Amino acid sequence: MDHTIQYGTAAAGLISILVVYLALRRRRTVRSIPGPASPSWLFGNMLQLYLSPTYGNYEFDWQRIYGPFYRIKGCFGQDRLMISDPVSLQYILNSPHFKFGPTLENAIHLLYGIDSIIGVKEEDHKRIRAALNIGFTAAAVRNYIPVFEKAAHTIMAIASSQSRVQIIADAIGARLPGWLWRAAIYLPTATCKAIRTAKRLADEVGIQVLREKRAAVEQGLDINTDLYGQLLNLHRSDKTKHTLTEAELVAQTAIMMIAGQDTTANTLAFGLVELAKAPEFQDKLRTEILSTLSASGGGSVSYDNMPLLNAFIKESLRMFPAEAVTDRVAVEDVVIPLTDSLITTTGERISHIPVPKGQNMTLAIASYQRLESRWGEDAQEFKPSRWLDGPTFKGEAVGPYANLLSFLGGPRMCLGWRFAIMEMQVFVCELVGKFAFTLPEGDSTRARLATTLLPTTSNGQKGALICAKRVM
Ligand code: HEM
Repeated sequence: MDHTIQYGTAAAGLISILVVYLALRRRRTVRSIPGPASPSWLFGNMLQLYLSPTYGNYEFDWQRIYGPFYRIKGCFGQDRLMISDPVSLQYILNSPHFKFGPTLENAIHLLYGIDSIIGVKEEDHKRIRAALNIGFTAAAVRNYIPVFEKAAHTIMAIASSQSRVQIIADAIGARLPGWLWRAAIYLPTATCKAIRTAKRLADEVGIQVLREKRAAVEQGLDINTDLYGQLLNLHRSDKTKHTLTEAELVAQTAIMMIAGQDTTANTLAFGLVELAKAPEFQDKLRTEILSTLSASGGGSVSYDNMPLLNAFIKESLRMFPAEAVTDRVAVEDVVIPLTDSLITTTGERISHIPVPKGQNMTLAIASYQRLESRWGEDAQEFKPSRWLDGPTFKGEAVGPYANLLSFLGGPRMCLGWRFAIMEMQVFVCELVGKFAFTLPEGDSTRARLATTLLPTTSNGQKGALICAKRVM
């Protein structure tokens, strides 16, 4: 008996030593992954990553030097992994061992609410996503075309910001418990007030829309041609487990209003700037648009069968992904696979990276989309023709659309990606069909990272300056 206890104690001791050893080894491995020097303990490389004069000034160089998997420093000396390796990204996006990083998670809860699709987790996420999907299938999205066509004369942009204070506040906030964050929303500061107002308005809009839909159904009208009509599914007699309660539907209003606005508008703005720089391609695209529109005779337009239009949209999404980076954290010890092995600073060649629970990582979407090993030596150039000249990328496919990660991938990939593509197709046809675009002299648009990738003018204003001359 005594012996059994002694063996048991010795085994437990050995297991504890092994656990501590493995944990230390994981931390040591992360530290031994090569990466750029950190200019400051306080900010690490975060100012270079988030506040460089043009987005990617440092990041794209780091990728060239260290490859698609490297280490940078976050605020307060923290190690962060920067990942643009397609195999690693694919693994992380599809694995249950990762969740949103703390800053992103807190921001999602504040902006969209814990009951929104992006705020809920696991089974609730699956259920709400399956229900909302009704409004985002290829067939459902086709129904919205008339609405997009009516709205196509406006491009909206909403403001967002990134600053030194914001970066430090995020780093401190990431260490605070969630309940404190949720309580912070009631602080009497201008930002908290703006977020509270935005959320209240979104809920009011949601309730109002539902009221209108109900009234429309009572009058026997078809509500199937807009998003809420599709989602509410009121007119269907066969209500299923995929039907959301009205409260759940109202909770999705903020994300539906915000997620698809600046993302799509900014991608389009960047694309139009590139188009203004390429008059020959612009003319060819206009010819394709005008001939397709005239062939449709005012009926439905087959946007998917327009090679130049779709090459232009894919290239805009590749070069200017609205969410250029996103954060994840490992919820347990995990091993991340790589496409190609790397050599650590201690000279070891490794093909898998063991990372400890709690490890923060940045999924570098924009970097992935400029990886030369994936897209070719001209990966840094805006070149729609790459989508027309045979195979565009090398390696395993990722993402739901064109092997791009602009919409991310895995169970949390963008719900509205088809919606966004359709919206862009309709807007580009409307705009390029009617206007010729050139750039004003002396101005150059720069990409800056705010919450999303944002075009800014040469004097730092948000937006892009483009001259438009009516041609039709
Ligand atoms: C060019 C346009 C768009 C881009 C580049 C884009 C990109 C993204 C990305 C990268 C995510 C994942 C966020 C993360 O996990 O870190 C996401 C999620 C999401 N997007 Fe989009 N998006 C676009 C347009 C839209 C539109 C038009 C809608 C809806 C009308 C929409 C609705 C959503 C929703 C609901 C989620 C959360 C999905 C979930 O958590 O299951 N997006 N989007």
